[in-house]
Amino acid sequence: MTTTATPPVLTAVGLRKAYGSGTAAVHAVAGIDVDLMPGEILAIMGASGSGKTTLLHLLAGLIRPDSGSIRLEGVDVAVASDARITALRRERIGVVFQAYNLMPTMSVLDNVALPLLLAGSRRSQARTVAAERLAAVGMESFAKRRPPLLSGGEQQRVAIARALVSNPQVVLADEPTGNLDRKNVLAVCELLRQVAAADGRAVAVVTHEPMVAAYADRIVVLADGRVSDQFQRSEVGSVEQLATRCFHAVDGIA
Ligand SMILES: Nc1ncnc2c1ncn2[C@@H]1O[C@H](COP(=O)(O)OP(=O)(O)OP(=O)(O)O)[C@@H](O)[C@H]1O
Repeated sequence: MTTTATPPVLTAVGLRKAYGSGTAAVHAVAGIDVDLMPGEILAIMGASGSGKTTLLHLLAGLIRPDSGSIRLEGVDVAVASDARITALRRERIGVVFQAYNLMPTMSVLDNVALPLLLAGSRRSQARTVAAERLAAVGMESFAKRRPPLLSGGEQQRVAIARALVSNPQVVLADEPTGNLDRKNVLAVCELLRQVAAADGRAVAVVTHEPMVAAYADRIVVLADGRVSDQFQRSEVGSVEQLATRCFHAVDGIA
């Protein structure tokens, strides 16, 4: 009898990225293997400067690694052409930034539709899909407003709708709850959980907050550009125990 293990959506092996060169080089990511499984939320934790954002940007194809591979749907993002990466980022990868990165002069609806318009969709079609995604994050009644008139939590929900507009297989979020109060943190976490559950999407979220990591299925802890610990959420009980384990992993390396 053969067993067919579910393949990861994304597999990164031997990732390295340094900023600068020679003795001044900062080895932000210094040899990391990580994969993202369908339907899973992976939390990336670690002290400030441990390489979390650099890792996320590598996975998103926003920066290139010095070495290593990142395979997504048969494409090695590490060495693919700029045009191929741009197409992958438009169609298969959704990125959510801490600062939302919404266009202040465009309506909420057009912000969400923008990736589809850039990919060549007709305006009416892009707006129809954008309206569906806004409804999925509970923001349909805000469609005509401009982003500066929304609260931080509302803007982040719009940013998540935009990241989902092209139905990506991978959603990568960098501190998506960084500017939010507790109520909105929980709302964004619930939303990320729905995102992962729908269509077997893989979600990776960089966070400092144990409360956010508690929503993940798996936690990877970075220290000095390497994985210092990784474990399933089910291995720890409370949020406090999770925080203790993450901080011990960091202390163990230091
Ligand atoms: N563009 C850059 N040029 C030079 N050094 C950089 C650059 N970006 C990041 N670094 C350095 O690389 C290391 C890792 O940075 P990174 O932002 O990935 O860490 P982080 O874990 O996300 O930190 P934080 O939690 O504070 O956001 C840090 O020492 C940082 O100073």
